Amino acid sequence: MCKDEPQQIKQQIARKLDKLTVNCSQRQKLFKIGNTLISHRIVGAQEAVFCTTGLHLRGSSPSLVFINTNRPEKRGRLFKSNRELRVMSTGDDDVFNPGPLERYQSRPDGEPYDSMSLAHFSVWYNVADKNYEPLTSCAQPRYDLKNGLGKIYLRRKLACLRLPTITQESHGDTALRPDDNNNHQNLCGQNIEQNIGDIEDALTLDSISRRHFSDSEFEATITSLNDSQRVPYEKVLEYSRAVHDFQMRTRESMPSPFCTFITGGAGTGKSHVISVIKKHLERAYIGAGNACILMAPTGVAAFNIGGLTIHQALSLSVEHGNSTGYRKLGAERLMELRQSWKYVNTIIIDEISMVSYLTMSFIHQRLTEIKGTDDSEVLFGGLNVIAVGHFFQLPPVRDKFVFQDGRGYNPGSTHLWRDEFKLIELTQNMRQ
Ligand SMILES: Nc1ncnc2c1ncn2[C@@H]1O[C@H](COP(=O)(O)OP(=O)(O)OP(=O)(O)O)[C@@H](O)[C@H]1O
Repeated sequence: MCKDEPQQIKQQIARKLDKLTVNCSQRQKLFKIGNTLISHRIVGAQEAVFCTTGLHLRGSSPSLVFINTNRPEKRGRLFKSNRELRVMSTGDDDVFNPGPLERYQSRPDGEPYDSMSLAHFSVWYNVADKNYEPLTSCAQPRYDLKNGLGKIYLRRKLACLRLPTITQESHGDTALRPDDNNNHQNLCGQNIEQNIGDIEDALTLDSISRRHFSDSEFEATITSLNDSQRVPYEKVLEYSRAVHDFQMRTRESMPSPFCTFITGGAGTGKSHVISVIKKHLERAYIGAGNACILMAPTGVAAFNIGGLTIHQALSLSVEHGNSTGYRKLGAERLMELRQSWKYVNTIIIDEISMVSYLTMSFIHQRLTEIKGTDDSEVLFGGLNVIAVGHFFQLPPVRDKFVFQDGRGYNPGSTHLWRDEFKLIELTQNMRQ
């Protein structure tokens, strides 16, 4: 017993003990007490998660947004800081900090904001730091809230929405729902016309590029890509564009992840394309962390592309040719990796010829663990995988090539390489 228990539990325990025979053992009594506690104790969702998995909800990868959908008279609010209160002018009685409801009311005019529900706004938009000064023109755009409430920006990953428990007492007969525009009049004291029209999809690949990647050096690099090099770049660009459309609600679902194999002879620009894609993803998803992780099977190969070894990046144990079998992560390490992989949507594996099927299956299993996806339904934790290399180069140490039948795990009988990876070949030797 680690916290105050509700009064009824004591009464329940007393009742259960009364029913026991007089000469029953201490062990039986303790058993009854334990059983009553387990079946009657109220445990919150967070506590239950912590007790069963050891994961602190506070440290989980999705951010949490709480919207108080109680009736106005039942909503608690936070006061402004002392410093802010002291500099307030006489007659100004706005002593509370703005919360999600106030920010929602002050969201910018026009689409997509006009037709956006409170829930959508809260899980997709975050408050920008007041002191934030963009260092480059390609930084994540900030949008001004009205009434001087600061700025917001689009999150790279949806936040988790928490609402108060809806009871008859707090809500009466009508429960307020932040995902339904009809109820906004009740919730925010504001009526929002439901005029969700089709937002014109006027964005072209180039306009997205310009919006996020105005850096002239980067644009020059893109222009210099030859025809075959543009194919993998545009594949990634198309994905970024679809994510953007989903965030802007001009697309219904997130795009499906892809697995691509970029190959080509020496000097065709494989490393060059890797660096362009990496730069693109860094610019498209500027925020708290990496969108793209570069990795390679050996330390030297990893160093050459400025990445990590596969084993370092995914905390896998090194096999040295003898399979150690797949080892699951402990709760603490899993939590750390979930934090550091929070924003990653693409992995690039260079020197794929040296990666065995066994390692490939370990990558799939580890990403599944990190992203918490269904092992047989979603491959590689739902991330895009770009494999780069040439099979005329070195094979894996004491193992077969990844496309051959080797040891390893086939999720849902899918061959992780043969069934999934689509080939893109670079054809022009760029080495002068
Ligand atoms: N589009 C391009 N514009 C200008 N230079 C390029 C372009 N693509 C590649 N290069 C240059 O060509 C050379 C070879 O490219 P890179 O090293 O990327 O090829 P690679 O396929 O990785 O070669 P290897 O397999 O031998 O490692 C590099 O000097 C690179 O800077």
